[in-house]
Amino acid sequence: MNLVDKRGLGTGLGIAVLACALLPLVLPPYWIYLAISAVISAVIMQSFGVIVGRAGVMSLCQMSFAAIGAWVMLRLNVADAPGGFYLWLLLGGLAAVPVGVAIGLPALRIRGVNLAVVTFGFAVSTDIVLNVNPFPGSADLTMLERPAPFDTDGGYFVFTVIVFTVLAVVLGIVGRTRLGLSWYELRHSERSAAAHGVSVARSKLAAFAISAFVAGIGGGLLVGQLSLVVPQNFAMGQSLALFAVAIMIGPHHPEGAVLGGIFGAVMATIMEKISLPQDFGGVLFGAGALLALRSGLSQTDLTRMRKRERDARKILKAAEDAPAADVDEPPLPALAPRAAGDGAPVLAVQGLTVRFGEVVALDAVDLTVPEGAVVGLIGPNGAGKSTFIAAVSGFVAGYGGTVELAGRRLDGLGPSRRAALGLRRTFQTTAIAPELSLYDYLTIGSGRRLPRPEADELLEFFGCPPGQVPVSIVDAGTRRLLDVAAAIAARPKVALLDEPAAGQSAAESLRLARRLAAVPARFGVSVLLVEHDMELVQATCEQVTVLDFGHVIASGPTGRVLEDPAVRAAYLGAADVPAS
Ligand SMILES: Nc1ncnc2c1ncn2[C@@H]1O[C@H](COP(=O)(O)OP(=O)(O)OP(=O)(O)O)[C@@H](O)[C@H]1O
Repeated sequence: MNLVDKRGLGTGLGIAVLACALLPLVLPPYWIYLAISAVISAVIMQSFGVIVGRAGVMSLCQMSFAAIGAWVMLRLNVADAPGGFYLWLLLGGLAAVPVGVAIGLPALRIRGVNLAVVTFGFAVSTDIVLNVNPFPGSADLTMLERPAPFDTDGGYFVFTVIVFTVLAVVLGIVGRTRLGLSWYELRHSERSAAAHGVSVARSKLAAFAISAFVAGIGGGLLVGQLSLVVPQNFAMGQSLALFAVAIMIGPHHPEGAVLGGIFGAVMATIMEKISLPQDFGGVLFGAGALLALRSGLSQTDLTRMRKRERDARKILKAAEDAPAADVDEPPLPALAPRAAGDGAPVLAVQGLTVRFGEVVALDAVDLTVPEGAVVGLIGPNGAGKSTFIAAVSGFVAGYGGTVELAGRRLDGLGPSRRAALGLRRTFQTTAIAPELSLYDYLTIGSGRRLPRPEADELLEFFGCPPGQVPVSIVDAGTRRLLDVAAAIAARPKVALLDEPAAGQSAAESLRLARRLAAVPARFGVSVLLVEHDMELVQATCEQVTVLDFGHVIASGPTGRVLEDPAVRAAYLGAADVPAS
């Protein structure tokens, strides 16, 4: 499992070693002090990187977590607790974790601006508490002493760089795990994350916990720099300014955290040197944050994505230029209808009823998917097909009827639990994080890092570009296919596919039909296919159910159902249904 970008890691470590060796020697003392501030800001930026940059959660209270780290460090210093500086630093970070989780709990129900208000409220409360209760040691000026060999300013700079680097490596590794990749997915679409079996609650709380820990470490480092801190060091205005920098720059990448740290720490000095008002820096950050919010991507995301896109275009060009290999097109299987009892039902839905206020979207719908089959669900717009998929996959709370997967009742379970039990779905509109590569997306979808040959085979099977290609340069039709590949990659018992052929040309649709028909035999996955493309349905599904206004109006072998005059005339429009 390759969890680390080795070239990036080598460059980063090289720069860190060079900075540690040279800067303390060449910089005057004031600039060393500023350099320490910049690295500590960069550490705090890393905490923004986890919660804001990766998980996309509007947290405005990271400096409050830093204050907790600082408070614990000073309290242990005053108590002359055993363990010393390094252990106290770690304990300060750990002390911020439960608070981070507590602040994260509302994030399970609210998001966006409302969540920003909650976190801002916490930042304000922390401000008030700190102003009333000074930091331990302030009254009698009990200073914290730095440990040797990091007791000089130059030495302490080296120590902060080491801490930053260790955090960058660990966060980089976490970022490549399924948890880290799931944060990207949360940022773009919580429902997609849930459909991939990601526990949205656990993933968000983990992001809050880790970001609080990192911020707590940042607060502890600040105590080491200043020996004693005051509430103004953690004022809520600081959280706001750093939040704006984080949105603008993207501190979830190490270079973004470093840049953000430098901006955060030395902007005031730079403004003073070029004779501009101090607030001008804040205005610049705010404007940059607004631009980044509009595009949805930070500066480092954009820079990295452009590079990946350039590399990907070269790969695509090379693939185009290569002599066409013989494509192993599976023939369309003859779709003989199964005899009753052939293929035990793997998905059994009975009496499914969904109401949206006065609208009865589904009324006592029965549908069965036999093991090893591709079953169609068709009907005109608004018939209830997507609602059926949503209810079966756990996205509709409070439906009537029962849903059973391989004999197990799923009613009452949430979408991620159903996904984990082997029921995957795709969406009509995909919301895949554009900064991910196709390989990354398969990792999220399958819940494991697929061996390269397996991932390559899946992508090729569904007609997707090579796995290194970023999602950002993939068109909408191909994103749907990628979504299907990710669902199948998990090897679920049943995949519910919502209009996978939308956006495909007629030839691509036919190719997809061959692929889908081969899915049960090749991957051991039974399929329920919602489609408007009747040729695809005819070519793929042995059984089909027709819905209209939430009612089943026909069900049975595809050929027979599509020939049903009532189905042709009333619901499909005779012109849409090719004569068989
Ligand atoms: N969240 C919702 N709130 C209220 N009504 C809804 C909601 N979702 C769906 N509906 C209604 O339920 C009915 C079924 O909609 P659904 O999207 O399931 O149809 P569909 O067959 O998937 O249509 P299409 O082929 O256009 O995707 C429609 O009348 C729709 O307006």
